[in-house]
Amino acid sequence: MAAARRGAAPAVPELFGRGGPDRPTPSLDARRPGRLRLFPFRDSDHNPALFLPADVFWDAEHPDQLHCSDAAQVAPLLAFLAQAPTPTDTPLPWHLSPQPLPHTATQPEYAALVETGVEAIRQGQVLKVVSSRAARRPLPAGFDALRAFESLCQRYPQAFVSLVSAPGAGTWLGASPEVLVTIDADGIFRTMALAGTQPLAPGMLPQQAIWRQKEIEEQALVSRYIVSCFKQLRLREYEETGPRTAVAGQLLHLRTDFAVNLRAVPFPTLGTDMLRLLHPTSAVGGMPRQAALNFLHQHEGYDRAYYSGFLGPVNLPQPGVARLFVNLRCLQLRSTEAVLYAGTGLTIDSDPEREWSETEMKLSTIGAILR
Ligand SMILES: C=C(O[C@H]1C=CC=C(C(=O)O)[C@@H]1O)C(=O)O
Repeated sequence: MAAARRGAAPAVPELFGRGGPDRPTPSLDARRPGRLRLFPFRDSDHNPALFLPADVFWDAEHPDQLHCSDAAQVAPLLAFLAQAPTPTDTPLPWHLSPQPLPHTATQPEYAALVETGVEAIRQGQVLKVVSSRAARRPLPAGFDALRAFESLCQRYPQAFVSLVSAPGAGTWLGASPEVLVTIDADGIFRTMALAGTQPLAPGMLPQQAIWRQKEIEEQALVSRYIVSCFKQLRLREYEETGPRTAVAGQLLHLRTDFAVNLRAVPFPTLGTDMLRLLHPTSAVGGMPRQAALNFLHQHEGYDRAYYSGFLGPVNLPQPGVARLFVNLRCLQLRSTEAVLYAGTGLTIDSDPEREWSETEMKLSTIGAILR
């Protein structure tokens, strides 16, 4: 799946709901025009929530159709595309974030963060916390964001591959394995509990994976949080499938899927309600949610920006349809380098060296396109 938006069109902040005097809260509203949503881990002046108008929309499932917010533009655009020269070797320009580069933790610094997290769990401040770090990598000569996007689509056909470039936010490229909230054209709401990681060894079948108690517990906490959200909304009619092993590039995760038929339950705003309860999920923040977020704010030592936020199209290709994914396995493009992001769920049994290796494995999912 792909959500790509490039070019100079300005980002239009559209405040559907408000989290404070001036802060938007995430919301799905079928009456609004089609948008690509880019929501940060923490909404702030540095990393505002963006709603990018879908002024040109193309769906790979209907390759012969092109939608334009201005219908008069469809014919000239199709004519332009028909005559457009084949791609040249000139790299395409992209928007750069005005924010300073984030601090990139060394292995000893990350080990110290993991140890602090484990101690917080031991002391009962949190049950689980997801620590993360950023890493800088040089861009190869002639790097082209659009070609990298295409290469990610081929490499990770199961992932939600995205390329978003917008003034203020910069340019983000990713291949996420994690659904936050989707609602399809048949009114089926879905979300998932994704956690626990191990490498997919050569020749190994995913169904042969054996999971340690640590990963089973880590993922069960995420599942339990989702069930608690349904309970909070007093919704009982959900289907739960799993946990089972899921493949994400060269990695395996444990995944439980949840589905609700919105046409069979009296919960017209379930998508928005769940979005607000879920983000940031316990797969990227921790549990209890607020205590884990406070821990990260105090100890993580860098600004996650749009990493572990969420993104995807809303009300596209039709009103009421939404596909929002957690922004994982992603990088931010700068002029000559990329900033890559990865995190690991900590439990009381976490080992700093293992958690560092896990972030290295996760960084190589997106890092593969820089080689
Ligand atoms: C936080 C990330 O992954 C989450 C999703 C799946 C597995 C995870 C884990 O095993 O820790 C994380 O919770 C990341 O990729 O940066």
